[in-house]
Amino acid sequence: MASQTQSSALLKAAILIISDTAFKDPSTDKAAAALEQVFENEGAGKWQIAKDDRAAVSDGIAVKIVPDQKDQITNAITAWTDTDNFMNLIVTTGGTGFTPKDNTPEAIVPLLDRQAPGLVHGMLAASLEVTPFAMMSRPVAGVRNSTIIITLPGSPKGAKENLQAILKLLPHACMQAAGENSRIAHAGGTKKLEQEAGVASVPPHSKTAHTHTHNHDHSHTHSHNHDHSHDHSGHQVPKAHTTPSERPPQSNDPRLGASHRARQSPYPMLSVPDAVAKILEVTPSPIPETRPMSTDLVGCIISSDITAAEAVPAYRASIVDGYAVIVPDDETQRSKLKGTFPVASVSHAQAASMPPPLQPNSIARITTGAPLPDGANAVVMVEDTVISSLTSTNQMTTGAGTAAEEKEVSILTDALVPGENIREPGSDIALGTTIFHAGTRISGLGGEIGVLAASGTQSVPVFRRPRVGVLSTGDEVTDISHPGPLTGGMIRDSNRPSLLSLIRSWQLCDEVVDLGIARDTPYSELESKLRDAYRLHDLDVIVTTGGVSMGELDLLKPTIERSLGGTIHFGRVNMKPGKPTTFASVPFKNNDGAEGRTQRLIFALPGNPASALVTANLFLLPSLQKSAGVSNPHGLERVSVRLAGRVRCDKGRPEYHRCVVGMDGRSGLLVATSTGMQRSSRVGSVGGANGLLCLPGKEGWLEDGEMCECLLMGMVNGY
Ligand SMILES: Nc1nc2c(c(=O)[nH]1)N[C@H]1C(S)=C(S)[C@@H](COP(=O)(O)OP(=O)(O)OC[C@H]3O[C@@H](n4cnc5c(N)ncnc54)[C@H](O)[C@@H]3O)O[C@H]1N2
Ligand code: MOO
Ligand SMILES: [Mg+2]
Repeated sequence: MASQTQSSALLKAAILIISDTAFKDPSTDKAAAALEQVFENEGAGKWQIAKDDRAAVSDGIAVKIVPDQKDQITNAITAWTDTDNFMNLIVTTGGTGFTPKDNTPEAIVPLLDRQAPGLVHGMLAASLEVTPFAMMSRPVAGVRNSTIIITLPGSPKGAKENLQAILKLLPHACMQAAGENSRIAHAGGTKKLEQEAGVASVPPHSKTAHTHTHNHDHSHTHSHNHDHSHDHSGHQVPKAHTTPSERPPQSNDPRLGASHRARQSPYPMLSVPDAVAKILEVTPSPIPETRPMSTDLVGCIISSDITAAEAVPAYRASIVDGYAVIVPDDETQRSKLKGTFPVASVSHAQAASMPPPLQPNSIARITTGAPLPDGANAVVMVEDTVISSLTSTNQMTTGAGTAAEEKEVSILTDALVPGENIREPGSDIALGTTIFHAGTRISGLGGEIGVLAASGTQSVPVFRRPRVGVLSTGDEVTDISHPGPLTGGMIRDSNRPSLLSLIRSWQLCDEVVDLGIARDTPYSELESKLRDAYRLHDLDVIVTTGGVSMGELDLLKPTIERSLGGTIHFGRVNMKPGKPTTFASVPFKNNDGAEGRTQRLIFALPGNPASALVTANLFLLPSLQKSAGVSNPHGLERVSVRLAGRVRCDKGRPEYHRCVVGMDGRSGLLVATSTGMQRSSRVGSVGGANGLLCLPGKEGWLEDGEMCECLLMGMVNGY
């Protein structure tokens, strides 16, 4: 559980000086001192100030200088925001102008969870009173995790004036941003500061807080219209597409105690087919795009018919190694082919140019695939010839010594017809013919890539593949790289590597991103990890494991509903394993730059390893198939298998029983063997499994030798 470890009821501020000059020579910086003075004189009693140790992060105002470089700005900011010991406020100076190296806003904006245009407006309005040059600054402001970030201009005077303009409101804003994590808010320090700012205390993150903030803005600084526009375009916070009154969050409010938590899941229990239908309904339709031809296209679905850009072969080509000859058209003259002919030229397959035309009564040596000389109409195989004489002038040196070339060759056969051993242009692939229909999958077996390459296809119409991230959740969940031994309740994070590899094996995604582990901190870490995942990796789908059942640290549902403004489409499925599987969506906003993309999806899978893997196969797969353009997104292949050994059904829920499917050589039937004990937590029940027996939810057994429906997760054993 992250906690703010502040020792006093003062807020912590950091100053980031962004300047190549100051970075080289810190003595040139005057902005830090000017800002410190503002905090000291006008914010006394509210901000921690440490003059002695300017670099101290734990106490007082921390000051850091970085050059005008995005990555360095990002690193400095996140070191202050992505930590339990976070800053309440970060002000930056510099890099907000129009010169090419001014890139502070560009570095900061992607880091912000929520923008604060009101603060920007306040600063600009105040500066414009002083100088029209205020228009030359491009400030941004907002919240990352629990920290307010504000960009000030580089000039000490400008920076100072801007900070002064908004300083009074910042303590209140900072406390709202710190929310649950702020020790101050709990300690009652809130009241005093809020009274000074003229507002009343409200719980953070709640809908009431939201409304309240707006009331406050109305009465103090902003016009109604201005506020209104914030609601629709300024905020980057995704909102539910149902209004709270239409559909209030069903999930628990994690800030409330056990007595406020539901003791029965409020989510209706869907059947597996109904859950899949809902997923396919919400999953966005595939988006066609054109991509350069490359092996990166493996797994893509072709979005419109493709015709051959070039004929294959492009020229008349020999099918064998031998000699290009002129076979008389007149059958009665064919015997003339048997005889001795001068070798006029050589045509190699490697040749980039055409060989010279073949004159009557001569032959030309030719290799497999090489262009046929004009005039020739067949190729005789080298096996059907002997050398009659060698040339003395055409000698070449080989590693084995001096070898002579043939001057004359005798053809031993006359059983040859015009066109023999020749491939006509376009006889493999004719120019302009349809080589692939829309809906064809470019497999990793190489065939489709081969045809596209051979026919000179430069760009390929395919469906855009979704970008997916995988996030584990849970305080106990420990990365596989932890050297061990494990202590306390630690558990190895097996779900993340297992899901990453499963999803990659489907080849339905352009990117499968490892999002790491989010701790069970109410809202903030899970929320910020999810937001970062969307923003930094431009994801369409996030897959999480853990935290979806009834425990007090099962935070996925409340975070999705209450913090991300998402819609939970279902929160329970009648199946074993996988009952608490949760499926939600968060709409894309206009300013997300996601042309044609409508919904971001969240598959919140149960934490038990068998549950996670089974539900990914049952629910995530059809969704990814639909987004990637598979015309019939039906999930795993369904086959009929014979049971080798009896299996017990679950009397309550239909079960997806992990099994190994092989081929019985004698009967040709598929045969399934159970992987043993099926407890959802037993990772061994998925080891080696390539099938899921679909067992009905009923008392009793399916007997040895009975036929049963089975979903194939991979290839049948034996391959
Ligand atoms: N009162 C109830 N309790 C539970 C119910 C219920 O209906 N009422 N449902 C049970 C079922 S069914 C399942 S499945 C689990 C689902 O649990 P959660 O999704 O909430 O997952 P956690 O509580 O976070 O963890 C469960 C289990 O899985 C382990 N885990 C979590 N993440 C990983 C990982 N990345 N790698 C490996 N193992 C992981 C975790 O340590 C726990 O042991 O809830 C039942 N409870
Ligand atoms: O439904 Mo849970 O996945 O059985 O253990
Ligand atoms: Mg749980």
